[in-house]
Amino acid sequence: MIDALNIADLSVSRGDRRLFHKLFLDVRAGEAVALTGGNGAGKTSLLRAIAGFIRPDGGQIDFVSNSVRLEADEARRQGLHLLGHLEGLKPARTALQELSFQCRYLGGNESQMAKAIEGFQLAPLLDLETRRLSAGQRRRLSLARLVSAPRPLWLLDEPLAPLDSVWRQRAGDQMQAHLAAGGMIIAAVHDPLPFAARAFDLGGFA
Ligand SMILES: Nc1ncnc2c1ncn2[C@@H]1O[C@H](COP(=O)(O)OP(=O)(O)OP(=O)(O)O)[C@@H](O)[C@H]1O
Repeated sequence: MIDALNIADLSVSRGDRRLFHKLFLDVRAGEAVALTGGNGAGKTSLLRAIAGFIRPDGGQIDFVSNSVRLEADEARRQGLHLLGHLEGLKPARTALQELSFQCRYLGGNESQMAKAIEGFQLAPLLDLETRRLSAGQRRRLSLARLVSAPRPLWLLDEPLAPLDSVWRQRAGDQMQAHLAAGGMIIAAVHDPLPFAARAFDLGGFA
């Protein structure tokens, strides 16, 4: 189980543009990082680099357990969730089909799925095809997938953006529960998170 993420000397480019250079960021079990920066600063790119979808120009991204560096591909396969803007919900699946498929695929079990349904109050939505859900309901379903198949590191791209004020707080409570259980969160945000998080700014404001 990953209990620390150590990023050192990281450089990432997209196209011809160097987004950041010599970036250092350490996250430990129980910690949340609020990743800020202007549009195009590279927040999504950093999350995708940590998840292994973008190859950095240089530097290290180390996943650690009990002070031992893990094999990165394996750590990524079993130890993290990446929730992006595109939630990857299949439009013709019902919310229940989507949640149970993801739960099974990602290694969750029945009781974790029940906890996710309760935590995000999805019971009234379970029979609806995901294409019929509102943006906020879709996001609740997407966040529930994280709870249904627990993994220590959550990489979240503007996770609360489509949620109303009540659901921002409730989703924040779920994230806090994840931290209290020893999880880690790095969330790209434009607005403050509703719980304590260390700010890490990529700059880039015009
Ligand atoms: N596949 C790609 N090819 C070339 N450039 C890309 C690619 N993906 C992203 N970029 C560029 O990389 C830069 C950083 O994008 P990124 O999505 O990481 O920013 P961001 O900080 O998440 O922005 P926002 O706050 O607008 O979501 C942008 O200038 C973007 O145009």
